Parts: sequence; structure tokens; C-alpha cells
Amino acid sequence: MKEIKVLAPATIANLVCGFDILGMALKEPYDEMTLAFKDEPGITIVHTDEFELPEEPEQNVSGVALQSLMEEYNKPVGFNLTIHKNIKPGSGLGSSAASSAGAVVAANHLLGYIFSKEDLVRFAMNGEKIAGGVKHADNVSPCIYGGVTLIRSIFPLDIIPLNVPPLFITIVHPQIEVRTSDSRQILRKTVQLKDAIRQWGNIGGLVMGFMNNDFELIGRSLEDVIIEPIRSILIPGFDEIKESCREAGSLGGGISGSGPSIFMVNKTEETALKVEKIMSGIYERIGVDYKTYVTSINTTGVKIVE
Ligand SMILES: Nc1ncnc2c1ncn2[C@@H]1O[C@H](COP(=O)(O)OP(=O)(O)OP(=O)(O)O)[C@@H](O)[C@H]1O
Ligand SMILES: N[C@@H](CCO)C(=O)O
Repeated sequence: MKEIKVLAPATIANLVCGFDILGMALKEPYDEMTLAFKDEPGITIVHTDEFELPEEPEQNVSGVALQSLMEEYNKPVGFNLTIHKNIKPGSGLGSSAASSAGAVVAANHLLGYIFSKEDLVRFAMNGEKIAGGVKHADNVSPCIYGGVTLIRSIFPLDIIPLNVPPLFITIVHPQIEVRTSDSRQILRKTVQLKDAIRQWGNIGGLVMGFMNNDFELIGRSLEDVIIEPIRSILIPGFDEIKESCREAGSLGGGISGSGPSIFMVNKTEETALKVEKIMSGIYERIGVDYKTYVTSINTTGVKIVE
């Protein structure tokens, strides 16, 4: 029986100022998934991890993403999917996106690459809709394309992969769960013009900073005056962590996706490791359980390993 194994990477959505439009794929952590054809049509999902996620295809984001691919394939086909998740759901590290993206990339491989990457993002976005309540592509797009992507539009889909310099990313994940659906509900539905002006200045600056390897500009543009002031209230030690890491030489950072993970962008691995110590020290002092990662940009996206 034909079978394929893929590694689906974690992603940082928003990249501080680019709510729903910017995202970055990471080398670590990543989920491991195996997909095989089955004799009868339909989808079977088995989780081998500890997270007790639903295995019914219509409740699991990977099942929903696969179903939309199968509808467009329009021939009888069935899949057995096994997921071993290392990216904790509700972490802000694109756990749901890794499952949606990994499933459709694996299916496309088994079916002989009949769909484009853009098609796969479209299918995977349907999975994101059941996790977060709305369709957004800022996690699934970098997960599938690798690197950093800008989603200029989702209807119609217009994905722009960006050239980025090598960067070292430090993440701290306080061990609390924040569901995307909840952290979207607390957001204001309107923004003030002065905030919008500042935000789109930052988005333009961040994109140009990436394209021109301008680390100072990247640092200055990692600022969010719209979403972060509201969501950061849910994250213990947020302001202190961000400020202390910047003082230690980090370029900047903020909330990863919808939180609670905090990420910092660094020019060197040495600074990334220094920042990890600062994050750990703060959480140990204030008594918050946490997990850290020091990683870098994954330039390939979902990887087929066998
Ligand atoms: N295969 C799956 N992997 C992860 N979460 C899933 C999966 N299937 C369903 N879910 C549901 O999706 C929700 C987790 O997605 P959510 O977007 O809240 O977290 P996240 O992906 O870690 O965060 P973010 O998108 O901010 O990075 C949970 O309610 C979980 O039950
Ligand atoms: N852009 C999304 C990413 C989380 O899935 C948000 O911030 O709600």
C-alpha cells in the first residue's frame, strides 16, 4: 500500500504587525504525519500523541482540509491518516495549521502533484476555519511554501513569498491554552485611523527590512498598536519579557499567532540563546510553567521524508 510520511512545521502568524497577513515557518517544533491510500472512499484519522484531539474527520482540521481536496479531486479516493503532534494545540505556534497543511501536502504527493501550492493553501484554510472560526492563511501558507509569506488577499488568494535574511527565533510558551477562536472574539471590530496608519507603516517597513536584510528596520517595524495591547493581557509577564529581551540585543518580537507563546527575532544564535535564558528566568521568578525553543526559519515548508 502506498504510504507517505511528512514533517509539518510550526509557524508564527502575524509577525507582530501583520495580523492575518504575515507568517513564518520554523525548523522546530514540527508534527509527524503518515498518509496512506485506503481501499474504500473516506478518511480515517488516528492520533498517536497525548493531546486527545477529535479523530472524527469533520472535527479534525486535517480531515476538513483533506475533504475539500477530495471534493475537488472528484474521483473516489480514501485515506488513512496518522498524526503525531509535537506542536501543542492552542499554543499560538500553528498547531492546527500544521495538521491541515501536512495532510493536503501528503495527499497531493500520493495523487501525483495534481494541485498547486496555492490550491493546497485553499484546502488547508478550510481546516483553519473550524479551529479559529474564520478562514485565514497566515499559518497554512508559510507551512506549505516555507519561509515568510505575505497574504495580500485571501479572496482571491494572492500569496507573496518574501526573501528573508537568516534569523534566529526564540520562543517561550507559557503552559496555558489560548484558543484562536477566543482570542479573536476579544478583539475590537474597528480601528482608529491613527493606529491603522502606524500599523501599515510597520508592515511596509517589516517587508522592506526582510527584503533588504535591514536588521534595524526589521526591529523598528516589529510593533503592533492594534492587536497586541488587547491580547497581551492574557499572557503572563508579556511586557517584561519583551522589554528585557530587547535590552539584551534582540531585534524585537511579540505574540506568536493568537498566543500565548511569545517570540523574539534575533540576528545571531548567541543572542537567541541569551534571550532564552532571560525568558526562562522571568517565568521561573513569577512561577509560570513554560517551554522554550531556539530555532530558525524553515525555508522548505512541509517536508516529505519517505
Ligand atoms: N489536528 C489538529 N491539530 C490541532 N488542533 C486541532 C486539530 N483538529 C482540531 N483541532 C482544534 O483546533 C483548536 C486549536 O487550534 P488553535 O488555532 O486554537 O491553536 P493553534 O493552532 O496552536 O494556534 P495559532 O493558530 O494561534 O498558532 C483546538 O480547539 C483543537 O481541538
Ligand atoms: N492571524 C491569526 C493567527 C492565529 O491562528 C490570529 O491572530 O488570530
